Order: sequence, then C-alpha cells, then structure tokens
Amino acid sequence: MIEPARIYRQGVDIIPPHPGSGWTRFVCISDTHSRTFHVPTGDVLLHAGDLSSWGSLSQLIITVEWLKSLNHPVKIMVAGNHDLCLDEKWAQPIYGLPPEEVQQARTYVRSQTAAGLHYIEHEPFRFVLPSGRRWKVYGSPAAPLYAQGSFQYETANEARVIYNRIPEDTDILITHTPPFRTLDRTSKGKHAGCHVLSNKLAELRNCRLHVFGHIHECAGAQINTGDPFRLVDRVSVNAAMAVTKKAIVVDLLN
Ligand SMILES: Nc1nc2c(ncn2[C@@H]2O[C@H](COP(=O)(O)O)[C@@H](O)[C@H]2O)c(=O)[nH]1
Ligand SMILES: [Mn+2]
Ligand SMILES: [Mn+2]
Repeated sequence: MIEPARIYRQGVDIIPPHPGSGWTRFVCISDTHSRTFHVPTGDVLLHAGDLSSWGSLSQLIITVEWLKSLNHPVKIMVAGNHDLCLDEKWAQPIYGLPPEEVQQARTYVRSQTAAGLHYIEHEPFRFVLPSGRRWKVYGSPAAPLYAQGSFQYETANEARVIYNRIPEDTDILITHTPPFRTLDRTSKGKHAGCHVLSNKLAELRNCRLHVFGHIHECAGAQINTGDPFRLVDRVSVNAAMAVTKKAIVVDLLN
C-alpha cells in the first residue's frame, strides 16, 4: 500500500528525489526572522510567518527578496506577530510606523506574484500545478496575544471570527500559531497553541496539511491518523527555522 504522505526533515533525513507527477512536494518553512537559509527544492514553498526580525520594512525586504530568488514554482507566505509593518492596526501604536510605510509594505508584499510569490492574509489561494493537481490553500497570520505584536487576538470570540473564515474544503492550511497541543510546547512546558484553532481543525475534514510556526523550540512534524470522522489524514508541521535552521519537506499523494 502507498502511504499518502511522506515527511522529511532537512539535515536529518535523506530527502529522495521528487517522487513524480502523482505527488506534490511541499517545502515548509517559518520564523526565518530576516535570516536566509538553503532550502530543498519542491513544487510549493510555504512560509508560515515571522518573516522579519522586528517588523520594519527593510527587514521584511530581506526575506521577500530571498523568497523571490528561490525556484519553487509556487511560493506562499503569511505574516506573523513580528511583521508589524504589515499590520494596519498595530504598526502605529506599537512601533510608531507611519500609515504610509504600512501601505508601502502591504503593496510591496502583494506585488511579487510575477516571481511566483503570493502573500495571503485571512484569505484563500488556489492554484494548479503542471501535473494538473489543484490545491486549495488558506492562510492566516493570527496568533493568541503574547507580549506586543501584529495580528494577535485577545479573546476566544475574536479567534472564532478569524478562524470561521476558513473554507470547509481547504486542503492546505497555513497559520502562524500552532493549534493547542500540536507541536506547541514551549521550553517551559506550556502548550501555547490556540484552542479555537484546534476545534476548527476538527471541522476541516479535507485538510491534508497544516503548516504553522511561532513556537520555535517545538519544530517538527506528525501525522494525525485514526480519526474515523476525518476524510483524510492530516500532516501537522511546525516549520519554525529559528532554532533548527532546517526546512521540513512533505510529499502528498495527489
Ligand atoms: N508561553 C508562551 N510563549 C510564547 C508564546 N508565543 C511565543 N512564545 C515564545 O516566544 C518564542 C518566540 O516567539 P516569537 O513570536 O517572538 O518569534 C517562542 O518560541 C516561544 O518560546 C505564547 O503565546 N505563550
Ligand atoms: Mn518567531
Ligand atoms: Mn511568532
């Protein structure tokens, strides 16, 4: 029997050649914080936020220019709580950024599609690969409030409004925060993921891959199997690179 998902950790596992047109290779990264890395090739690159070190446009540009230089045919990024220059609500009060710089940053990230790089913020993105496989992605930069930062929510109600926007037929979910109790344990032993998001995931019965980051010290991947109410198994990836410096590669059977 062919297993529908295969997971490889850069630098730990030997990553085999692309398994062929019946598969899609996703390269998952997150929390690069204005640092650049060597990452494996693949069909689709997914970045789950904390693009910049401390939220200025110049720091964001370092990441975006690096992502543009990578040769994955489709590249998708969301922001995170560090990416203040993209957040109209908090860039000014927290960081003192003028509204013009926020607009400049938002226009800049949205204008990279010619390089195959797509910025998504609480919205779906659909694409078709040369193999003919269509994928339905949804991306959100949100995370529970922790210190000051961008795109954070304070209450479960706010979280519900954010995550209820995810379409039921989503195949690939990218969020900055982990869900509660999935690869979300901090070095102090706290599960810092979002309860509302973990409840929402139970409803996303087609979701094959969930990529997130944020909790740097819990990077890794796992397959959630065995739930009789799910239509497909889901691969969960905490792709944070801040500690490991390594990407996680997931091959999904088309
Ligand atoms: N106990 C919690 N720790 C958290 C939370 N969010 C982040 N963190 C810790 O900070 C680092 C770095 O996160 P970053 O967003 O600043 O890059 C992370 O690895 C955790 O150790 C939280 O909600 N609760
Ligand atoms: Mn981070
Ligand atoms: Mn973060």
